[in-house]
Amino acid sequence: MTTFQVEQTYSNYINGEWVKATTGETEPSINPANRKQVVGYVPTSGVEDLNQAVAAAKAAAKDWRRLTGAERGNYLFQAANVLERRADEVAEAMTREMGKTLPEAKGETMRGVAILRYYAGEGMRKTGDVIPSTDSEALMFTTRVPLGVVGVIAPWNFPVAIPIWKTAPALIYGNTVVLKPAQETAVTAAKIMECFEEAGIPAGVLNLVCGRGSVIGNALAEHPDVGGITFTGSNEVGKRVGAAALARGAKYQLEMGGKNPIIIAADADLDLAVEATISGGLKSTGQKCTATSKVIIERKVYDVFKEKLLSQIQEIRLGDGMASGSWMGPCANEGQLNTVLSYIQKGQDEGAVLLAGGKRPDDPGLAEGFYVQPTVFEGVESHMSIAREEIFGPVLALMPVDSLEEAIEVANDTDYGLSASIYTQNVGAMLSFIRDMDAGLVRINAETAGVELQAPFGGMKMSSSHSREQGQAAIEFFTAIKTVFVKS
Ligand SMILES: NC(=O)C1=CN([C@@H]2O[C@H](COP(=O)(O)OP(=O)(O)OC[C@H]3O[C@@H](n4cnc5c(N)ncnc54)[C@H](OP(=O)(O)O)[C@@H]3O)[C@@H](O)[C@H]2O)C=CC1
Ligand SMILES: O=C(O)CCC(=O)C(=O)O
Repeated sequence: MTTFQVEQTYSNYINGEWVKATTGETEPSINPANRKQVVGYVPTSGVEDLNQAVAAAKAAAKDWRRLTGAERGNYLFQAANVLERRADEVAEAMTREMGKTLPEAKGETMRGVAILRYYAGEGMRKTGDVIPSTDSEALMFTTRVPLGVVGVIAPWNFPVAIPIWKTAPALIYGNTVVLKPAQETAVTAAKIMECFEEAGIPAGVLNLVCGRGSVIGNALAEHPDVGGITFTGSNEVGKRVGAAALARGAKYQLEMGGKNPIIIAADADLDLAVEATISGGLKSTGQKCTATSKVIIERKVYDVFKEKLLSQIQEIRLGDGMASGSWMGPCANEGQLNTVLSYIQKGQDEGAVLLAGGKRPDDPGLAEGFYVQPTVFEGVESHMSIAREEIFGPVLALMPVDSLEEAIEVANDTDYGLSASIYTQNVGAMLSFIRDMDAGLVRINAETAGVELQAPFGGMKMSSSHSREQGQAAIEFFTAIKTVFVKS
């Protein structure tokens, strides 16, 4: 039984206190399933609030980094336990704020719990290597030190998992954190912060500042006391954040968009391939950077695959993510809905053929939400916008090919390189795909989405700044290596 209450007013969390924004302003966070429902009121902070948070994080950094990894890990274990206990409430906040279905939100929240436990354990693992010196009387080894204050700029599509997979490694490796969540999901972010507060995290170690990205996110990226910035979101903003960090010599890490292909080889199990295409492309209303977007099918099985896909897509039930029968919720906000509709229009204008969906649902019960039908195009060519640009919506582009070689060429014909999948039973085809596909995640007989917290995550080409998040890869961003040479 959840205890989530709508229409509460939330504050920033700075130096261990819940404080109102110095601007005195808040704005409503509305429910994308019904624009008339206010989920909560969240602060619209100014740069002064951000400065206070960075100052608190800077002041807390000295004591925090001096704790042992095991001591820092204990705080993360505690936060995991609290989040687990409050999972229903947090998941409900997420569903009401950004629309994904409650089972998906619950799954994501439990993933947050698992991430916290994983990084809590990292506090006990090695942080360096002994390297033989050319001097026989010396000891040479590496150790790792934190960056200091880390700024986390998070998006709305995974409002629990992404802030936690950035914050937890930042903290375990000895950094203090200022989190700027997407304003769209600031209520969910406040819930996460409540869990850390209940876990007893020391004042200033983790701070939350809500407000516009152009104000708070920008000031965080430019702040001289922030040693590292980790960002997930659009390419446009990511590039700006990276440039701001680079200009002042801070470390940065950017995870941005994707244009993820699935290849259906002629020997694929078509039922499983259809299932993966639907799940990878349409779950969370297609709002994942790993979402399937280009569906590249060997011509021999094109018609059969298409019929199976279309018949299953007709069964998808759109609805409020809080309702038990809903399979797909609304887009997270009106801007996102308009983006998706404009890509659907562009697809038609550029000559693709609409096979399913393509508009808002007719059901009057959904009229106040930002819903769009699951949409399928065929006749899609690589030069078209819907084959090149990230849509971040439930839109699939079917592209027939004559061979596996052509399939990989079409799959690679994009500026992005985040995730890619193939359905085949042929080991040779699998190996060619693993070798030739330019993507940070290559998945065989599995959908493009679905990241495992203990494995490195990140993309090639325009999808990321070429660094990796999650798993043990996180240590590379959140620490700096010191090479130590000791001689008596
Ligand atoms: N996981 C991913 O790869 C994601 C990709 N996207 C892509 O981005 C598109 C637009 O989504 P949108 O939410 O606008 O993504 P943004 O890139 O605008 O937002 C991501 C984060 O950056 C913040 N931000 C916005 N402007 C600035 C700035 N000038 N400086 C620093 N931080 C800033 C946002 O704050 P605020 O929300 O308060 O503006 C949010 O916290 C989507 O259609 C999708 O294509 C979006 C989200 C996630
Ligand atoms: O597929 C996933 O589980 C993660 C996707 C993701 O990181 C994103 O959309 O930002």
